[in-house]
Amino acid sequence: MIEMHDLVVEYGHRRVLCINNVKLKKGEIVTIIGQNGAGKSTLQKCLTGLTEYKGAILVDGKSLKELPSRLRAQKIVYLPQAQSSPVMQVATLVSHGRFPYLGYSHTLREEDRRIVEEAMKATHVDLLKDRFLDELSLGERQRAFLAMVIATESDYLLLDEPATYLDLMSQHELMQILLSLKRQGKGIVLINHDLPVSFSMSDQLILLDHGEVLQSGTPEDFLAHQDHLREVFHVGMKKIEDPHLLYQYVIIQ
Ligand SMILES: Nc1ncnc2c1ncn2[C@@H]1O[C@H](COP(=O)(O)OP(=O)(O)OP(=O)(O)O)[C@@H](O)[C@H]1O
Repeated sequence: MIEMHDLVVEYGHRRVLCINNVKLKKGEIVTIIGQNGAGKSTLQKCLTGLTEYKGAILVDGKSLKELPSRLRAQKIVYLPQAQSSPVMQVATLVSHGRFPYLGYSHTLREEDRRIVEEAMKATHVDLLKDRFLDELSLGERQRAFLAMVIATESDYLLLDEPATYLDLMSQHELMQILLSLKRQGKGIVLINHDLPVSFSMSDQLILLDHGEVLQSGTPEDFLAHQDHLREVFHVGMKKIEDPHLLYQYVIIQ
């Protein structure tokens, strides 16, 4: 479990995140929702140690700040919203996901090669494995980065708008992959602006507003208490029980 206690992030004198008590469990998908600038990415960056913070973050009972970097990388992987595109082939990028488990020479073992191949198959970049990243479409590149994330086999996956650039079918496939990783016991922390997808996929939602948790709970909790949702997004949500619908939740006026 990841626990955050009295977490505060300030840029200069500006406080952008102030969170009292949030828990993220393994085997759950938690989606952080909120307007632009609400502090969603800052929250994820704190969990990777990329941002200075006050307060405590515990990962499986141990302080994040005291975890050796290699162990931290085995536990938590972070895919930011926009990645630079290093000049390398897809297979090389995906193999970087195994670095936290390898010695300084970064020589892949048989087992690592198998994991890399499987990760590439899962996101359908196996046929692109010899292509260079800067020659790929944005969606193909995003799928390559997702394969790298999967190859880490980390306990917690922090993904900032991972469906960006993906076509409709690839978005749906990504959600199925995330559900399957959750069933394997991974803790998944998403940022997603698509409310119907977020409500349909998530075990828990965290609504951030001006850096503070305005509401948290299950999608059903949010459905039952929609005041904050309406305050922030000026819309409500409705659940429709129809097996033909891809996502059971829809936005209403
Ligand atoms: N490096 C930085 N220096 C100063 N202010 C920053 C920095 N990074 C983020 N901020 C500010 O912190 C606040 C929260 O930013 P953050 O990126 O966490 O928002 P977000 O909820 O992820 O937004 P979006 O949905 O637009 O991605 C914003 O007001 C932003 O301008």
